[in-house]
Amino acid sequence: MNQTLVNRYQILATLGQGGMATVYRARDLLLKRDVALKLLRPEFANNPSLSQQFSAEAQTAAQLSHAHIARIFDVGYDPSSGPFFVQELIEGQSLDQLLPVAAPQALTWTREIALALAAIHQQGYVHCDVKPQNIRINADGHAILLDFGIVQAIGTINAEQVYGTPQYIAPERAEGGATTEASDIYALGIMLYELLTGRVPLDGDSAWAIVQRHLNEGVPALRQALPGTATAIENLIKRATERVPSQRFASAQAFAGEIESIQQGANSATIAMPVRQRSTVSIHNMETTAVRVPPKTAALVQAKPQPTPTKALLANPKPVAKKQIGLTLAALVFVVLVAVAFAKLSGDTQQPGASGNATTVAQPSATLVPIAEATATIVAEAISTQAPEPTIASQPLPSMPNFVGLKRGEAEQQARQLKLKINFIEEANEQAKDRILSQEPAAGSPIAENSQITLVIAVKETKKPKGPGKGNDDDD
Ligand SMILES: Nc1ncnc2c1ncn2[C@@H]1O[C@H](COP(=O)(O)OP(=O)(O)OP(=O)(O)O)[C@@H](O)[C@H]1O
Repeated sequence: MNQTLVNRYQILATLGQGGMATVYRARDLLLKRDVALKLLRPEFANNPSLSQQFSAEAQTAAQLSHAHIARIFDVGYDPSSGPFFVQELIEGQSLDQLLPVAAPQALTWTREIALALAAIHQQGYVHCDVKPQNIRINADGHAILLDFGIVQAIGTINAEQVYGTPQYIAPERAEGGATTEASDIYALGIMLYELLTGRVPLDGDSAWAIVQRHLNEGVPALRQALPGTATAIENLIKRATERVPSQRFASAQAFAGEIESIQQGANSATIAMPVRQRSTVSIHNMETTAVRVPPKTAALVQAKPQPTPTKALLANPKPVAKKQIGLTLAALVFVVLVAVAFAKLSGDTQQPGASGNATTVAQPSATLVPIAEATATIVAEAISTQAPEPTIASQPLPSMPNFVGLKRGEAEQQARQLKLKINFIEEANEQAKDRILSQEPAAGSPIAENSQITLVIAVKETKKPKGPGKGNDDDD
């Protein structure tokens, strides 16, 4: 693609595709810097309600100024391409591509996002879609929060439907209660669990099933997934994901403060924990999608995927394929528009033939459509006629864990569990001594038994070059 919007932003490459927009790397020809340009997908450009929703995202994000929130530089409309906004380009990786991560790193990134949320809450908003897929780790290793597409004002009551991602949605939101800061705190607690274990605590075969688990089961203790877990971290997640909002941290700032005190009080032994490998993740293929449920019914139904990508997008495959299979849990979850009448359910809202009780609700014949279409009936209908029924990823591939940041012993232990042979390459780096600096194949790559992995490990000083391609080490 070679196109310049409003004679200023030259499109350089596609960074990714969301439900409503495509994000490009672009060159700001005026200020001579690269930026991220988010362009409403052409099929939605003539839809006033979606265009409005899109510019609302930019306007909300523009009000927020924080070290851990991507900055908005410009908003515009290009006659041939449609509405767009320009954002700070966050080089680096999406957080969902880095899972699982070692505890000290997971705490640091969670704290940074807690601070970003505190800033959002201070402005009177709730983010409503905190998840690794919406966070990027910049070149300096800091977490930056993105995607303000479904931000709501604090206290919003969604009478009929709720936007969110089922794996992270707080029970009170699913029940139609007011959306408050506590809902973001809950999602962040889920995210911390996921960072540490490589998988979300509550998953299922449908949005409906997942939300039901959040409502009825509660988040399981971290220790069940990670035996030997530090009590302080287990308690942190427990507190953030309490079923009753008032029992969670009183604010995102308090959540951040608690993390900080764990970090300050703990030596690395206290917070070092085994990291679960991702091969056990059992998830189904859910992309950014929305559930639309008729008012006064209380259920979630079968998902339909996003519209068939345009030719240009096929050149840049859908997020799941692009981001390495098995690597990106969050790329596989989907944003849902959840029915919120759970709490209000009574006989008249139950579907005929349902064997529902207070917590078991029939699944009505509502439609799931991409999030953008949730507000655009015509588009939604067009899509529902094109889109095939959802497929469930039948065989999650075992995938390579992230070894970066682990100590040699931890890496060896994980590799043993996965029957991986390690080839260590030493690199002089006294500061990071005994930690893994990089790995090949990358985290998330599919692995087979007895595969080999090359780990670059920091040592005080290299003795003699080892491993392929290291004949002449030029350490930096
Ligand atoms: N400022 C940015 N800098 C670098 N990459 C970005 C930036 N904003 C978004 N991206 C990347 O572009 C891709 C699409 O982002 P976007 O927020 O539109 O979609 P999404 O979060 O996948 O979907 P949705 O908005 O439907 O939830 C993601 O991979 C995201 O990491």
